[in-house]
Amino acid sequence: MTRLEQDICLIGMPGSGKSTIGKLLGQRFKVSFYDIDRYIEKKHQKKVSEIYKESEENFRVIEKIAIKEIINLSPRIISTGGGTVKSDSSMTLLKKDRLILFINRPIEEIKDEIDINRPIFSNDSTRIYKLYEERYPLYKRYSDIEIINSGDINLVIKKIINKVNYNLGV
Ligand SMILES: Nc1ncnc2c1ncn2[C@@H]1O[C@H](COP(=O)(O)OP(=O)(O)OP(=O)(O)O)[C@@H](O)[C@H]1O
Ligand SMILES: O=C(O)C1=C[C@@H](O)[C@@H](O)[C@H](O)C1
Ligand SMILES: [Mg+2]
Repeated sequence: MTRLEQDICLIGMPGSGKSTIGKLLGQRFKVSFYDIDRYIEKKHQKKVSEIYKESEENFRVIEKIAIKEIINLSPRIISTGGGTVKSDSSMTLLKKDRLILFINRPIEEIKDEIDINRPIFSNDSTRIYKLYEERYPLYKRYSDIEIINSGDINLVIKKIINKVNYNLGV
């Protein structure tokens, strides 16, 4: 695949590699890439963790508005926040005309790197297992393809391209 045949949206747990992979895919195909969390931070001049800490409900509203705005910019690749799948209406917007990739990174690997002081983990390193259990069905429900993100990131990118091609019958 020398060009990206289908627009892509990445979903998955916090720290699973959505932003890293989105950026690399954008560079590989020379296409536009938007990260929803970064877009929100730029727009509101505030860390998403701060907005989230004030009120998750309000954060999901802000997130949905950001998704609408990002979609209007027609990016080819979008990476979501870890909890975007909690909003069915946000996912409906993202699923339209986009292939949804579930970036599934082993929790042990996420745990080794992630900042557990994030409000979502409430300073509890075991909370991530519970979160994975709660969200796994949502990641499965909304995704078209699941990608295991473990090991060399360049090989993971190759795996993604092969799977996307296969899915499209290219
Ligand atoms: N296959 C991999 N090998 C090594 N490090 C990886 C791999 N995938 C992701 N990482 C690292 O894991 C960390 C989290 O990745 P990233 O920020 O892309 O995740 P995310 O899903 O966007 O998380 P967030 O919830 O913060 O938005 C980064 O430091 C990234 O370099
Ligand atoms: O998992 C979550 O619910 C979140 C993950 C982050 O990417 C941010 O979108 C925000 O902090 C919420
Ligand atoms: Mg990210």
